[in-house]
Amino acid sequence: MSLTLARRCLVSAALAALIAFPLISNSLYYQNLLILTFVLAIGASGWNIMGGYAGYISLGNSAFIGLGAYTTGILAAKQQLSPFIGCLIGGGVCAVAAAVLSLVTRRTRGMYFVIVTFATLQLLGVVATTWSGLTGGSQGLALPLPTWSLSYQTWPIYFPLLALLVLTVAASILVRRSKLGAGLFAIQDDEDKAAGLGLRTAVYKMIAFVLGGTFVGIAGGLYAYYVTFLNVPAVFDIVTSVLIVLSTLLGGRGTIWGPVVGAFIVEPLADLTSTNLGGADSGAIRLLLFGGLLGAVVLFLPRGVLPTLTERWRRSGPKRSRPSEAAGSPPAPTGRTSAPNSAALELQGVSKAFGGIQAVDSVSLRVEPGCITGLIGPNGSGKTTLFNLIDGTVPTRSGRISVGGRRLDRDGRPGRAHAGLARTYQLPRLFPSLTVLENLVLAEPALSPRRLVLRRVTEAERTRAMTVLEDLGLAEFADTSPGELSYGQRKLVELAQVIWLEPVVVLLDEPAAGISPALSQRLAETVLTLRGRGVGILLVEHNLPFLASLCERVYVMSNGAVIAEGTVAEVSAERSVVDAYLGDEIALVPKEINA
Ligand SMILES: Nc1ncnc2c1ncn2[C@@H]1O[C@H](COP(=O)(O)OP(=O)(O)OP(=O)(O)O)[C@@H](O)[C@H]1O
Repeated sequence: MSLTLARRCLVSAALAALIAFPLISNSLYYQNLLILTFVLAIGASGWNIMGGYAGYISLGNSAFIGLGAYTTGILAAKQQLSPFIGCLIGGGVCAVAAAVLSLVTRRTRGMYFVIVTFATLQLLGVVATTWSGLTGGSQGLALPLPTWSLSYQTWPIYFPLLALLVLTVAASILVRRSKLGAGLFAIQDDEDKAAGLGLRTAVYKMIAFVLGGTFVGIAGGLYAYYVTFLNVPAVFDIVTSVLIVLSTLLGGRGTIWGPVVGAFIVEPLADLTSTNLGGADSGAIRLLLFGGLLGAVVLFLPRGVLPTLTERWRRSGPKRSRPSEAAGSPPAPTGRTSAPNSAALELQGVSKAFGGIQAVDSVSLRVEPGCITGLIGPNGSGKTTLFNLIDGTVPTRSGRISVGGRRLDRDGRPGRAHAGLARTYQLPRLFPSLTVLENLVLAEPALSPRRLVLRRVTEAERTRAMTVLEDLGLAEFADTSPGELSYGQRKLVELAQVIWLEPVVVLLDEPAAGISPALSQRLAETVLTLRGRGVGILLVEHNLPFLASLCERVYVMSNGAVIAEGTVAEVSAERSVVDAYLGDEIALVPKEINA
């Protein structure tokens, strides 16, 4: 039986059992346990969209349970609004709160993000306690008691929560399979690179945060009606946040079913401790217990239960062989060009200092459309910093940068990519969570919110991308992970991303370094083809014969400044270039490229 079929059978059987359970069992204890498990599973699945897909670990997600619960509770207690409508409003409040939080934290990553989200949880707890006129403060808030018959006491909460869990998982599946999901995984792998490929990463993160927060908020509202009494320490509880994270990590972060499986393991444990641990210190002991368990999972089961089991299942199946490096022909045509009479790239007086080091000193240069321009200089002369200034990795304080006649030194990285700027790196930076094909089509040549809901790779994209990959000799790797490719092949995939962006100008940072002669030849052919289509290319390369064979003009940098420019023959004859970089023994002699 295939893994997918086995998974479908298991999920259908589990869902049928959960639907049937309250109808055939009178055990209120187990129904209660399942209700709490559903809330935790929704919390974990919601958290997983931001924490598992995008890699932003939050310790404040129980704040959404609290916000949803208090919104529902206040509307029910003070406005006599049905909690079933109130919980939807609670979900809306959480969506707004999540949007605000993602705006506030849009430049916050890693540990700082954890701290900010934890602080938000604490802050909301303090506000809820202090605003006693609305929330009941430390006295708590009582909701109207349910009016339905005792014979089906839990059903009106049980079934909506189960339906909400199904909806949350369905949303996780849709997100994971969409371009939005691919973008979130790319953000987890390398957020800067994703932005350089044109992804508005802040928008991706906001959607993920809002989606997760909304489902958790609705669950919080239903939970409030279930317990009918809210008090701040129980609702805005850090232990709940820890349980949410623990469930996701234990089941498998970034997977669809991991958070649900994790919740079904963790909630019974949590129930056991809350039944057996009493006294004033029980909260602290539970925090220690689950915090310790969280640490143990991170250390000893870092991928979680589901991915570990899936991997074992896969390994027991037939193995795939690793294909060899094949030759290819030129890439598909690019669509964009520079404005008439404009340079593909123009820099005027661009400077950058790091403390006392003047890394780039008032550099001005031009790259014409359909022209390969070299940029050489000794190590530390400022070439990479200049690239970082051009693509916006490092902010520009002085000077002017234009691409295709459009000034863009005040634009963010996605805006520069949309203007036609593309770049490769000294060490190729691909997204290991995505396949080679997904790496390629992730690049966004233009701003298009509609594309977020499309499948990761549409049929039209697959057809076009396969042509690009075939031309680079990479077609057979389309569905493999970039981690399975050689170093040179990864450089070619990065070049394929560049082609996909349909650039006006391309910055190539040491493309030939460390790759085989065969791949180097293919790379050179691809660069020549791009040039033939009117793309301007700025090439940094220490392999001087390779550079000399491709470049019409060369700029030479030393100590952050341009010390010479001209044709290859002109700059190699300049004394300052010989002194600063070439030395007397080396001349810029072109090597032969069979274009
Ligand atoms: N983030 C940074 N903080 C401080 N100094 C930096 C930073 N980035 C670069 N530098 C300094 O700026 C100068 C230029 O470095 P850069 O990496 O741009 O040179 P390069 O010409 O690309 O060198 P290489 O050929 O070795 O890649 C160096 O002195 C470097 O130490």
